[in-house]
Amino acid sequence: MIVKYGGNAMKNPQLRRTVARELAELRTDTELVVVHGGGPFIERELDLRGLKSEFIRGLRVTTPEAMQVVEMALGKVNKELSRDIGQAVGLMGHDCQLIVAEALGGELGRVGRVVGINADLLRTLLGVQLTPVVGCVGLDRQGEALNINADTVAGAVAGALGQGVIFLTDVEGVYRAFPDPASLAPELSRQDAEEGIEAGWISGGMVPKVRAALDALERGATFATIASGMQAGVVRRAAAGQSGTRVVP
Ligand SMILES: Nc1ncnc2c1ncn2[C@@H]1O[C@H](COP(=O)(O)OP(=O)(O)O)[C@@H](O)[C@H]1O
Ligand SMILES: CC(=O)N[C@@H](CCC(=O)OP(=O)(O)O)C(=O)O
Repeated sequence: MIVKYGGNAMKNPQLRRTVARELAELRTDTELVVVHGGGPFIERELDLRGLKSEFIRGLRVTTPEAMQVVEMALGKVNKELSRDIGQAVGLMGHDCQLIVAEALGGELGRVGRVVGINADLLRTLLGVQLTPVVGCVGLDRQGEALNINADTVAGAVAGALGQGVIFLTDVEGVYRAFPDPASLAPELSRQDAEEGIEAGWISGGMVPKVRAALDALERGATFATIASGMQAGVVRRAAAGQSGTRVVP
């Protein structure tokens, strides 16, 4: 299965080690690909350089200068996560054309969408019991880096491999009346998702996540679940449909 990890659920170092331990345990009996973001780390490195972040529809406007910072910040997250999971190989779009991307254009600058995933590379690593850990930078046809939302990359990887995907985040799933946890939706259909985005009860970072889940299902993923990365033991429960919000076509 594919596990996407990022955002606020990654900020606390102790929690990060707990999640890494859980992923290390999971990989012993499950073919696992980890896709990660690292928005808070990117933000910090940009801040240190006096570079401001602006978001359009949940995507970070990325100048060529900011792109270099994104690559550096995500590279560090990638290697630390690989180290903590163990028997893992840290990769980004640069490696063996893992993530081929295309610029979205307009004001977003160096922001891309996925046009190809080197699924053979991932299968080869899985075939020798290694866990690919994938950072969300793609390369365009000219070999230049593009910043891609990590949920989008996870959805594309799940589709390319035809496996299930779990998006770990800082909430338990999709709430129908955010932030009331009693309103957690165990299941969310495409129609619900579109209504929620339109009506605004699905907003901010939850929009690309829900869209990535739907996109993954469309591309052939076997399931797509949004669940909490803030509690131990969630990944296996989410995979079994016992935790989080399962997005259905
Ligand atoms: N209906 C909703 N249910 C749950 N969270 C929501 C909802 N609408 C918006 N959100 C927001 O989406 C956030 C998760 O997205 P994001 O911050 O991008 O996560 P990550 O960084 O883990 O990818 C939640 O923390 C919450 O603030
Ligand atoms: C284009 C775009 O917005 N890219 C994201 C990539 C990192 C990411 O998605 O990280 P999280 O999963 O931690 O949010 C960004 O620059 O923040």
